[in-house]
Amino acid sequence: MKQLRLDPISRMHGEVNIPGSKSISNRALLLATLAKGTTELTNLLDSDDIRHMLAALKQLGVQFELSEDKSRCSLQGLGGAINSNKLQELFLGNAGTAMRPLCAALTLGNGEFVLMGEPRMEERPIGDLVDSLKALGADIQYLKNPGFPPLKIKATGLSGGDVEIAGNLSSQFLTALLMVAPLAGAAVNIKVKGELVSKPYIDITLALMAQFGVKVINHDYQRFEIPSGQSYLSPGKVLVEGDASSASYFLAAGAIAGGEVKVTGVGCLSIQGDVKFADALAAMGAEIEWGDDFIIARGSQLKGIDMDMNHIPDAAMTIATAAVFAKGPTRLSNIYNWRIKETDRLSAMATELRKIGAEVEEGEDYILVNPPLTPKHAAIDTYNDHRMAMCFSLLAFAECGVTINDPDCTSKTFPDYFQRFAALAG
Ligand SMILES: O=C(O)C1=C[C@@H](OP(=O)(O)O)[C@@H](O)[C@H](O)C1
Ligand SMILES: C=C(OP(=O)(O)O)C(=O)O
Repeated sequence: MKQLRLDPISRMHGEVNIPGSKSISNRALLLATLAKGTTELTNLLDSDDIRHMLAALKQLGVQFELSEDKSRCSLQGLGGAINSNKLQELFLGNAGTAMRPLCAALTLGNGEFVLMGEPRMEERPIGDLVDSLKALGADIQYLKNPGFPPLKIKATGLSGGDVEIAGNLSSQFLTALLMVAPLAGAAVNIKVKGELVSKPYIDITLALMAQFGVKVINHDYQRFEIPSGQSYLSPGKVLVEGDASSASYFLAAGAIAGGEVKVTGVGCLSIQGDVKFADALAAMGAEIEWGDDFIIARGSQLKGIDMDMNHIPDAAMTIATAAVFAKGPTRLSNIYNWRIKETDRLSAMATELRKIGAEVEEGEDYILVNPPLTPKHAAIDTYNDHRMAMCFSLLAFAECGVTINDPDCTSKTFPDYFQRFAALAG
């Protein structure tokens, strides 16, 4: 296994232009496919999750051209559902933003589709989405374990009507249902059951749907009405914002070891909820400056916080490792769904923080981090989870440095993360 030793870094300073948002890239690619007209996407992310979406679309016959650096894509929309006259077996890695939305989208047309993924994808639930799609007439079978991929879809189109969707495990189920609803046979009324987690991701979905010309009436995230007779129309150009979750590591670096670190490509005009990470850092005492499309973090002594992190589950992981450099304990709550992501992130985070000497309490849906007096060097296991690798890079600001096992797992969303991180050091 490859290991990356990060020697102690005493100061971070400079500017980094953050690669495109994973969440926006994969939504925009799918909506561009369903839309009428050609869409020119710029600042598209080039990472595993997007490669899986693009490979699936290509296999399904969608025509697109990528620039050499893969950041620009010109995609010819189908002007409606995806059809296939032969069985299509699609491999989607561990990309939730490909698996869940494609599962819904492929029920819209005609054809047979198998959706499969990495072993971890087979442990990530999809049953709540499948139940809702079945209630709208979809034929979906589980090929291994009920409630989990791999799946087989026999598509003949979706009817409309009233449908419920569980909100308590993943917002991606609601996102997937919303994106297909305009192309169902009749108006769709969605009722969200239970607490809706990761709510700001629904705003990304609604913003993209609006950009592609579709109307959704949002009744306070509890009910959504999607009128019938709508279709997606390409807006022509889509600029993908920088990824706010990816920005979190650099902002935390600035807060812990700035100097100042400026991230560009995301700012206060962003449609991504994860920009609120900067507010959490500010609550820890960091000095934050906002621009329309940039955020600056300057170094200061951080203090521990006690915060509900349900709205920013991905960036919240960065707070867990930044907490090592804060005075006093940090408690991050309402994050049960860390357990069903790339790995069980509550367990992984607790295990690895203990290795560097933190005292950690792992609850069913919270984590409490007591920073060590002096962090110890450790080889951090990353569990094939890009965010574990990126979060623990912050331990380079401890006098002992850190070793990251399997650093290349950042390829899920940020293939050249460690080069970009090193470029700001010193
Ligand atoms: O819709 C999206 O783009 C995402 C939603 C979130 O997942 P959950 O809704 O499962 O929390 C987030 O963790 C994931 O990285 C991306
Ligand atoms: C949870 C994540 O990914 P996914 O889109 O596969 O759910 C993530 O990127 O942190």
